[in-house]
Amino acid sequence: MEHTAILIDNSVNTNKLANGLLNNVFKEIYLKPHNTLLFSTQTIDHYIDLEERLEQKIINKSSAQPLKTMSSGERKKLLLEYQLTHNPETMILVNPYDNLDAATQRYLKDKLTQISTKISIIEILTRFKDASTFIDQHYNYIDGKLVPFVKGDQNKLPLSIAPIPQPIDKPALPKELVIFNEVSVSYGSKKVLNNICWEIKPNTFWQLIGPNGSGKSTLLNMITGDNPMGYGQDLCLFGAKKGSGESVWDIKKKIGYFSPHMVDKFAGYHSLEHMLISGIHDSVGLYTIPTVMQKNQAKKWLHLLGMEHRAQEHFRNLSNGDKRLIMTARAMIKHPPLLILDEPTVGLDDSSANFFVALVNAYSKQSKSAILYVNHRPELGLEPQFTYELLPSNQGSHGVES
Ligand SMILES: Nc1ncnc2c1ncn2[C@@H]1O[C@H](COP(=O)(O)OP(=O)(O)OP(=O)(O)O)[C@@H](O)[C@H]1O
Repeated sequence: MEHTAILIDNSVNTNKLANGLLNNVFKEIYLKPHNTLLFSTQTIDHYIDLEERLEQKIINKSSAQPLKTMSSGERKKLLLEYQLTHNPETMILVNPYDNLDAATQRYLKDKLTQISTKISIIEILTRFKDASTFIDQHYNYIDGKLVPFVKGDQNKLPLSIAPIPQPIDKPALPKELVIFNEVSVSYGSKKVLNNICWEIKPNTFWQLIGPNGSGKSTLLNMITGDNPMGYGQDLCLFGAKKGSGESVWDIKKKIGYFSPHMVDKFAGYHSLEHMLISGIHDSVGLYTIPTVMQKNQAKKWLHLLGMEHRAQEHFRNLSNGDKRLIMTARAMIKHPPLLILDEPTVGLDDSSANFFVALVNAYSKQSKSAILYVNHRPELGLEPQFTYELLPSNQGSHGVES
């Protein structure tokens, strides 16, 4: 049984690479397409789509809950269990550990080791440390070809980073940002959050952690206004009680938000300069002519990201990793009272993740924004001041501060 890891950078289209493997375009790897299964978020999205369009439950037949509402870890476990019932000869796994908590990562690692005696495994990975120990051959995928793997220095943070550009307008910071007071949430009989008491004060750097399904997204969505569970609860956002007449727009104006999922939502016909300036206006595109000061501001951020020569390039032409950096800078550009980074390094390769961590650390020191960083993967070198951990139980998760 042969097992292969293919290390890729952010620019690689993983669908294309997986299709190439399934069509046997690489002389280094031969597989039988009919006996091969693809384990990836695209596969999960396909099943979500089938369930929504055709009301067809496939991987979650045993559950009453729609796949779409399940947490990322819950979905991945179901997919793996479903695929293993089909006895594949080969499995291609694309970044299998992304979005998984430590326990589920261990479960998956053990499971892969166990099935590797019977199934040939091909791992497509952006992070070197995710490669399974049983892998026989490592490749890099460069310019459409598989080449022998060269190990770089995966753990090296950039030595220095240019100063964080300060905002054009420096509005007074609200005295209070987010206060949860005895907040509990259930979906039907399922208790998710139990008695959450948590305050995020201005100019603090928090990381929010907790196992898959512990309620991190539920908590975040109550802050961003995307979850109606926030109403009727003792939750104060930016000094106003939730449900006291504030609009979602009022709240969103005070929040900068980045999650890798956002990148796909932007068609990307805007230039990088306009993408960044739109972050000052909280708009998707740019509907007014930017001022000289705003253009200057965008230029400084592009310099920080090493993209100053690309100001007029279209967002859609960037690699995935560069798109994420631009979207992050767009969330940071006006130094909002609260910056939310939701599993921001998912899918980034080692060197981009290192740059990202250095950027967030620098921003936390040079900005008055409070940062809420949600992650499963302890990101080497990240320097949050506080951690809020959700610990699940039958009564829902309670929170512990440290
Ligand atoms: N609309 C819904 N109906 C039923 N259950 C739901 C709904 N939305 C979320 N849940 C459940 O609530 C729990 C918490 O989900 P949530 O997405 O907040 O967890 P999470 O900590 O963000 O998970 P992950 O780290 O895997 O993304 C999960 O068990 C999920 O299945």
